[in-house]
Amino acid sequence: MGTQEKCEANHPALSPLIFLERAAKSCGDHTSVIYGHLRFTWLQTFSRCRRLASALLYLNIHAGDVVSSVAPNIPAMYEMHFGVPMAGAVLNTLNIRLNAQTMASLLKHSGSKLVFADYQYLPLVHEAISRLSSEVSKLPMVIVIKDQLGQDECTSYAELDYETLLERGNPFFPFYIPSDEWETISLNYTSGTTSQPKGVLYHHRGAYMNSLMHIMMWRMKDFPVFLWTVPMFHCNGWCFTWAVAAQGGTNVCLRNVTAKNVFDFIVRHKVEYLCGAPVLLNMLASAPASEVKPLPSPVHVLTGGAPPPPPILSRMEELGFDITHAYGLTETYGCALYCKWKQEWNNLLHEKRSAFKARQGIATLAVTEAEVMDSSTMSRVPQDGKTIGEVMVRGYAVMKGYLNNEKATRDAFRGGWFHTGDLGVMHPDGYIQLKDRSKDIIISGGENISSIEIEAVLYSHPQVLEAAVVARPDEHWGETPCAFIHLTREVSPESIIAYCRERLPHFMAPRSVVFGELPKTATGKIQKYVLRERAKALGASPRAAKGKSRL
Ligand SMILES: Nc1ncnc2c1ncn2[C@@H]1O[C@H](COP(=O)(O)OP(=O)(O)OP(=O)(O)O)[C@@H](O)[C@H]1O
Repeated sequence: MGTQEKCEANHPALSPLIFLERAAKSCGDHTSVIYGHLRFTWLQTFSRCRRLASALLYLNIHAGDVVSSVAPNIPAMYEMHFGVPMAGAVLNTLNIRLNAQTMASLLKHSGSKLVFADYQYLPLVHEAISRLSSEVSKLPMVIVIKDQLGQDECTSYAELDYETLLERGNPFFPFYIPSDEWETISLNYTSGTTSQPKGVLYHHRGAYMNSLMHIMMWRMKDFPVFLWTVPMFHCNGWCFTWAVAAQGGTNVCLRNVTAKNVFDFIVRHKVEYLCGAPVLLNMLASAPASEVKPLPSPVHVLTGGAPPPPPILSRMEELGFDITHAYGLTETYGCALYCKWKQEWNNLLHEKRSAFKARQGIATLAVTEAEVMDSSTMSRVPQDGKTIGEVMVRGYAVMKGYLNNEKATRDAFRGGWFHTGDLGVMHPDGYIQLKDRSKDIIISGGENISSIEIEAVLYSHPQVLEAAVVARPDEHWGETPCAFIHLTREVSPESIIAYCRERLPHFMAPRSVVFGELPKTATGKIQKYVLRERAKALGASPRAAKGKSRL
């Protein structure tokens, strides 16, 4: 075969930055971004991102520097996904719902040099930076993003603003493309559901692969109209920031995600695609009739981030949404598994279809392997849909590692697999189903009880808006399930328990029920560790009356 060598002609670095230039060339006049009355074309977005990249160099931001943003889904936030890495810098999108203390510690941990702050979140950023002032020698510079719709024109800011910065930039800037696809494109912090958020480093290659994966696995058409309901700050909008550009699509930006806004925008902009955690689905499925609008054409919804209860999937399908379920972590660029739909499931009854759809699925095209393994022996569990093991993946869209945390990185990659910390089973058809996070599984009398299965039953109760089940210490069984429920209308705890006992093996039904609103993380996930503390504070549930069996 002779000797062949990798060269620029046959082996350029994979990077999603090329999607933008391509969109500008192939569909430059097509609408790239919509926000209120604002409209941009792909040519304009390309030139604005080049301006941003060149202006960053002017501000002394260089290759490898971290640039943070604190902003909702607005055009500037979209542009940063290209403009910041086009300067060779690393984009760090921070969750807008963090408190000032956590934000300060993440800014410190990331070594951020500059923060783009949306005007609404500027006070939060100021507070975070003031907390940082005693801890770091050089504080990050702040650039304010004024309301791009011009509603805050009267307010004056001490900081330089985003649009003025762009005006100083060069629209023809010869932007940076990495020579090595392993270079870092972004830094994303995990949601902090189980512990302190960890800083996850993404490479250009993974971002490129996962973007193309979504287009293929979700069968995104050319020029898709995509509504931004998933936060761009979460895993770079699950990589759709880059994927929409690859398809020359239209990004419909939305500052406040409410059911009314989502239905209005779907109708107004003929939205075809949107993503979100089950909490978004729940919001749409339980919206008052006055806010719900009939869908003008099919709307494809990709959901993930937490287990979607089958009853919510059913309700969404009744409204006409076409739901695809995916699973993943910040460490896997968002999605690592897709519940790839099989034609033969179309003919099943609604309930059965939703049960299939609630399974997490098979490896995406950007993940080479996904398995359920015994983490102590690193052997695969039997494909029986029953034996529980840890979900592990390896592939192109797995993080580089955690920032400044070699131990956690080594732990996460031990044995040549990425350990997700989630427990699941492998079904005979090769589909993975999650049972719990390893920290959430309830062990009662030596048996594993999946809180996800109990929650699925609770969500089918007509008066349950949200539910989460955690372990409560038990004098006899060690732990028993305790359900925390947010109701739509008053019902008794006994009737909830009876409802579960009719649908689950007796030992799986909750022994205790607590009503009230559920605590959530900044990404909208239910904070089970808070509920576990509350369940613990209830004290050990007393021994059941003598002679009462669990079965
Ligand atoms: N489709 C899904 N079904 C069930 N659980 C899911 C699904 N998608 C994601 N998850 C859960 O979300 C987790 C990944 O969440 P993310 O990366 O946002 O941070 P986190 O794990 O919640 O936070 P931290 O790692 O800081 O505790 C997965 O490990 C899994 O437990």
